[in-house]
Amino acid sequence: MPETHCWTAPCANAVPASRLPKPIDRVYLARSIHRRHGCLSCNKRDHLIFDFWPLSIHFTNVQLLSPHRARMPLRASFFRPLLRSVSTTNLITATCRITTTPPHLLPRTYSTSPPTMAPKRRPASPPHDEDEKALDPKLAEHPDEDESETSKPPSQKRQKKSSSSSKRSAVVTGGPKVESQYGSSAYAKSGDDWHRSDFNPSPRGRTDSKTPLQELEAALKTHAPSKHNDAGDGKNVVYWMRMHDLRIHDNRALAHASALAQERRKKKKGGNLIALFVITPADYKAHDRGARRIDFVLRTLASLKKELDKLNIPFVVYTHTDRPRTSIGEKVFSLCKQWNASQLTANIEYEVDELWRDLAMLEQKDKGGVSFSLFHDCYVVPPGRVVTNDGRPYSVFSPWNRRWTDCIAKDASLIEESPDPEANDAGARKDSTVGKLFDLDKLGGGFGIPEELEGFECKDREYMAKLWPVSDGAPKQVLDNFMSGKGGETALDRPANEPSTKDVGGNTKESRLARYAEGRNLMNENGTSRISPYLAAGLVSPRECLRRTRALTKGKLQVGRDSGAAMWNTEISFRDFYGHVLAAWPKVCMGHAFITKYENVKWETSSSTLEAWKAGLTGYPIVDAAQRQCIQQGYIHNRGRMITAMFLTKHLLHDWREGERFFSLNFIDQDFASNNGGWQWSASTGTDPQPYFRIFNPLSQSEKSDPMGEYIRHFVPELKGVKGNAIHDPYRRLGKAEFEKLGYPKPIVEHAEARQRALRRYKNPGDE
Ligand SMILES: Cc1cc2nc3c(=O)[nH]c(=O)nc-3n(C[C@H](O)[C@H](O)[C@H](O)COP(=O)(O)OP(=O)(O)OC[C@H]3O[C@@H](n4cnc5c(N)ncnc54)[C@H](O)[C@@H]3O)c2cc1C
Repeated sequence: MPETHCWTAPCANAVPASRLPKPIDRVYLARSIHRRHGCLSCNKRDHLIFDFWPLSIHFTNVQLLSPHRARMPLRASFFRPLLRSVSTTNLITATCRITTTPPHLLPRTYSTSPPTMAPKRRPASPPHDEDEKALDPKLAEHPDEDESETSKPPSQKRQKKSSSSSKRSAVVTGGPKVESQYGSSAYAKSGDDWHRSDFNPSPRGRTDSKTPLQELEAALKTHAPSKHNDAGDGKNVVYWMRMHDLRIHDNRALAHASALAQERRKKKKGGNLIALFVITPADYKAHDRGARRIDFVLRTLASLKKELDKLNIPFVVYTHTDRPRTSIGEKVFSLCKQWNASQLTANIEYEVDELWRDLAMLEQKDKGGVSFSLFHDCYVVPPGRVVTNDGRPYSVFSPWNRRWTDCIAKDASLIEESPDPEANDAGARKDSTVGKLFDLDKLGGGFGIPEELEGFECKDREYMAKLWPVSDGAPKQVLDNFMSGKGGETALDRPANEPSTKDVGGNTKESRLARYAEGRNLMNENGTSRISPYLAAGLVSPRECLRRTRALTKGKLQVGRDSGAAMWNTEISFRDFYGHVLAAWPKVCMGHAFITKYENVKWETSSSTLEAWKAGLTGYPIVDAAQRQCIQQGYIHNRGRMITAMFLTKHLLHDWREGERFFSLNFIDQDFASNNGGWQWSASTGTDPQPYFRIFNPLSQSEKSDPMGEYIRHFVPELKGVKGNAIHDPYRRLGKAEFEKLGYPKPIVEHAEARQRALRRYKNPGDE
C-alpha cells in the first residue's frame, strides 16, 4: 500500500485562499460498513465519512470545507490500491492527503515516504536512560502532584470540550454511524460524542452534564427497588452474571439476589435463585475481545455451572445473536418473565455501551413486572467515589491513591466479603419452571455453554487452559502461591497456579509477595502474581486480594512502597484508578486521548513497522521478547507491556490505538480500563503526570529488567545461544558475521533518532 496519497479534485467553486483546506492527515478504513456519503463540515465539524463498499472511509481533521466541497464524491480509482490491500484485514489506517486545491497552492511540500531510520552500526555506547527516575512511574513523586492535580469532569468541561474535540478528534465524533476504527477503543463508536453509543442512539448526553455512570446512578435512585422491595408477582430471583464477575464467592449482586430469594422463601412466596449469563458475540466483536479471553470465559462458565449445580441453582447460559445487539435488555427481561422472576440483579459494567444498556433497562417502562437492581463490585472503591474536596475527579494517580486509601480506612465495608449464596431447596429441580433450566441441552435455541464460540475460535485452547486454568480452585491457588511461594525463581512457562519449588509461608522475606517491590520489575522472575486474567474476568474479587494481604500484615491494610504487600496493594488500587478514569472520562472509551491535544500527534502509518512490532521482529530483543510472550501466552509482564507500548508509540510512532487493539485481541487478561490506561500512559496521551519526553531506552530497560537475558532467550529462540550482555543488543555487540548467522533482524529504528522524532511530533502535535 502506498504510504501517502495525494489527490487533487477539480473544484467547481473557487475557495478563497484563506479558506483553503488544510491537508487531511489520516484515513481510517473499516470493512463491511454500508454508509451514506456523509459530511458534517457544514455542521462545523471536522469529519467526513465516505461510503465505499465494503469500506467506509473516514477522514479526520478536515478543516474548513464548504458544504459543497465536503459532499463531493471521491473517485473510485483513488481507493482501488487501498481496497486491494485491505482484503484480508478488517482495519487499516493509512496516511492520506486529500485536498481540494492544486498542490502548488498548498502551504508546504508533502513527502511521500516515511522518515527512514536505518540504524547505523556504531561502537557500543553506554546506555542512557532518561526514564531512570521513573522506573516506578506510579509512585514517583512529582512536584506538581498534589490535590490540585485534578481535571474537570465532563460536566464542568462541557462547553470547552465540544469545540475542541470537534476540531481535533481523531475518531468519529459526529453524524452517521461508523463502525470501529479502533475496535476496543470504540466501545461507543457510533456516537455523536462520548455520550452516544449504539445503546444510546438518542441525543441524550448532548445537552446534559452527566457522565453515563452519573446518569445510571441517578436512575438507580429513581427506578431501582429498595433493598427489600418485593416487586412483582414472580416467585423467583435472577442474578445476571457478566464479563467481570464470573464467580460465586464474594459477589455483591449474587449475594443480594440470594438474600432476596431467601426473603421470598421466608414469606412462602417461592424464592428460587436462577443465575444467567448472556453470551453476546456482537458485543465481543465490537469491543475487540479476543479468542483467548472468550475461551477463558467459556471455560469458567462450564466450571461455574458445576459449582452452582451443587447449590441447586440453575445456571442458564444463553447466546444472544438477535439483531440489533442492543436488544439484549429486552431479552433478559423476557427471560425473567418466562422464568416467573420478579427480581433481577447484576453488577455494574463501566464501559460506555454497558452503562447505557443498563440505563435503558432501568428506564424501560414495561419491564414485565421485573425490578432491576445494580451493584458496584468490580472495583474496591466504586468509581466516582474518590474525588477531591470540591467533588472533582483526580487525574493523577498518587493523590488519588491517598484518597482511595482514606476511603477504605473510613469505610471498612468496602473490602468486606459478601456472603456466599445460599442453596436453593432441592425442590427447585422439580419445579415446573426452574427444574428444566438445569439441563441446558434440552432447552435448545441458543441455550447451552458452547465449547467454542463462532468467530472466536481459540487456536491454542489447550495450552491456554494449562497456563491459565480456571477450575478446581485454580484462582485461589494462584493467590496462595503468590502469598507464600518462594520468590526469585525463573518460571516463564509455569502455569499460573503451579506452586514455586518451595512454600516459604506468608510471613517470610523470601515469599513472592514479600519480594514484590524488587521482583515485580524483573521480567525473568516469578515476581508478580499473574492474577490479572482472574481479576479481569472476576474469578477473584479485588477485595479478596486486599483481605489476603491484610491478613499477613497484622490486620492493617498497607498501601505505598514500604513492603511487598503495600506495593502490591498499590497495584490493586492502580486497577481501581483506571476504572475511575473510565467512569469519569468516558471519552477514553471511544478512542479519544485523555489529553485532547495529543489527538493531533502525527502518527506513522507504515504497515511494515507495525507488523514487525506485532510479530516481535523489531531487532530490539526486549521488545521482541515481550511481543512474543504476548503471542505465545496471551500475557506480558507489566514492565514488558510498558517497554513495548512505549516503543510502538514513541520509537515507531504508531498510534497507541493500534497497540491497544492488538493487546486487546491477544490478551487473556484483556480489560478495557487497564489496557486503555496502560496504553495512554505509555503514549503520554493519558494520566501520566510526566510529560511526553519520558521515553524508555529499550537497551537500558533490557539490562535492568532482564539482567541475565533469561527472559529474552526464553521467548526469542534465535537468540538462545547469544552469550553475555550481547543478548541485549546483538546487532552492535556481536561481530557482523556472528550476528548474521542468528537470523535475527537488525533494529528497525535507531533509538536516538527515533527519540528526537518523537519529541518533535509531541512537542507540536500536528507537525512532522
Ligand atoms: C500497555 C499496557 C496494557 C495493559 N493491559 C492490561 C490489560 O488488558 N488487563 C490487565 O489486567 N492489565 C493490563 N495492564 C496492567 C498490568 O500490566 C497487568 O495488570 C499486570 O501485568 C498483570 O500481571 P500480574 O497479575 O502478575 O500483576 P501484579 O503485579 O501481580 O499486580 C496485581 C494486579 O494489580 C493490577 N495491576 C498491576 N499493575 C497494573 C497497572 N499498571 N494498571 C492497572 N492494573 C494493574 C492488576 O489487576 C494485577 O493483576 C496493562 C499495562 C500496560 C502498560
